[in-house]
Amino acid sequence: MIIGVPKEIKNNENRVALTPAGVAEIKKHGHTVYMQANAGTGSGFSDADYTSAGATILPTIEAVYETAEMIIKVKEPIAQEYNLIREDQLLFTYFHFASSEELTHAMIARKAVCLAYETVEKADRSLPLLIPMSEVAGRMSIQEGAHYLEKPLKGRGILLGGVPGVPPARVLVLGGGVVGTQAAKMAAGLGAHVTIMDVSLARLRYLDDIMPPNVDTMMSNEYNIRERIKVSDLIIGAVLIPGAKAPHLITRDMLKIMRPGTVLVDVAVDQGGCIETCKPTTHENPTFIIDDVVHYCVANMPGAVPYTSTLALTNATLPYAIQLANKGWKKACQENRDLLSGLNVVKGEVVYKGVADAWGLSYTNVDDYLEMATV
Ligand SMILES: NC(=O)C1=CN([C@@H]2O[C@H](COP(=O)(O)OP(=O)(O)OC[C@H]3O[C@@H](n4cnc5c(N)ncnc54)[C@H](O)[C@@H]3O)[C@@H](O)[C@H]2O)C=CC1
Ligand SMILES: CC(=O)C(=O)O
Ligand SMILES: [Mg+2]
Repeated sequence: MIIGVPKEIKNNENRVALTPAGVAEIKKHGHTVYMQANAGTGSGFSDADYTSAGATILPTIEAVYETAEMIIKVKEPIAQEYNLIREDQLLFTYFHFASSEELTHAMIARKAVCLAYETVEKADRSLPLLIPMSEVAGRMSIQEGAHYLEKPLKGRGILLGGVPGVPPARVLVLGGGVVGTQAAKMAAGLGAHVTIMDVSLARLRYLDDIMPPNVDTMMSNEYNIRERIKVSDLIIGAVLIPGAKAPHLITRDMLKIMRPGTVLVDVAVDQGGCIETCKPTTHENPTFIIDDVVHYCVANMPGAVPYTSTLALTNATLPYAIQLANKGWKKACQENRDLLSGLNVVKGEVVYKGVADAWGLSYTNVDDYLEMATV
């Protein structure tokens, strides 16, 4: 198969979808890899590293989309890429369709095969291509939150760990999955007092067992959230309903009961955000303030630490990319249900229920679709 890797063009997105080691692995299976010039520069890989691994460098993004049967990317295509996408082309990347109606309609219109990293799901319900980036974003959420709690950045001016004789800050983590667990570990390590909320009692039980003593757990419901946000300095949004729009756990009216300078880091912004007032921001301009509450809502947090993120992401994506290249998307999805659950929009049909529901679109069951599909 002919594989193309474009350079990411989202704001401050420095990750790349294949490392030179990944190129060498794919080549061993007899495939051809085209890299856009400078695609890996932000992650520390030069064009020469890629050519020595067996890739061919193409000068422009247009040339990559024009040449490749499968495009492997990191972030969702942005508007200037839409028209480059060809009918039947396989796109293997993050899409987060439930947070963008425009992207959903654009991909339906392009009639491409959109296999989304974030909904590839194993039999145990884990999300193997989201986990590594959630680990990064969860850990980062605390270092970003600590930074924006500083007074010159409009935060409350409180040190997460406190000092002897002065109590630490209070951190509230909404959602105790991968992001929430990593955030809680980092905040606890810095000495903050941490509360994790989740709707899964089993998950809370597990977290209670493994977390240090300065972390407590609480059932997530509106009453508890209202009580806790009054006394929290830093709040991390980390809920997920896979493939669907995130529920708004903090609504606009709740900002009024928070203290001025409270910092909200809504990591779930890529699925629409679990804080009503969160709108996607960029690394260039990460925060905005409403009712004296600082909102940090960067939708590609791991893009700022590409030396870590590119390796972590490609460790997870490469085995799946090789299956897609070896078998073609249809056979690979039929033989591996992890990949099947990644199909979101296929040749104009929405085959992922959470996406269809988010935008009121008609939905075709993915198994039925594959039965009917001829290619
Ligand atoms: N902004 C960014 O750069 C990044 C964002 N993310 C996003 O972070 C979000 C969280 O991802 P993961 O931690 O991997 O998901 P996960 O599936 O591991 O955890 C989500 C947790 O939310 C819980 N939950 C669901 N409804 C809830 C409710 N009403 N109240 C409290 N908890 C609830 C679930 O029980 C689960 O434990 C996703 O939207 C993901 O796409 C991930 C990486 C980077
Ligand atoms: C998961 C995601 O949105 C990211 O890594 O940017
Ligand atoms: Mg994101």
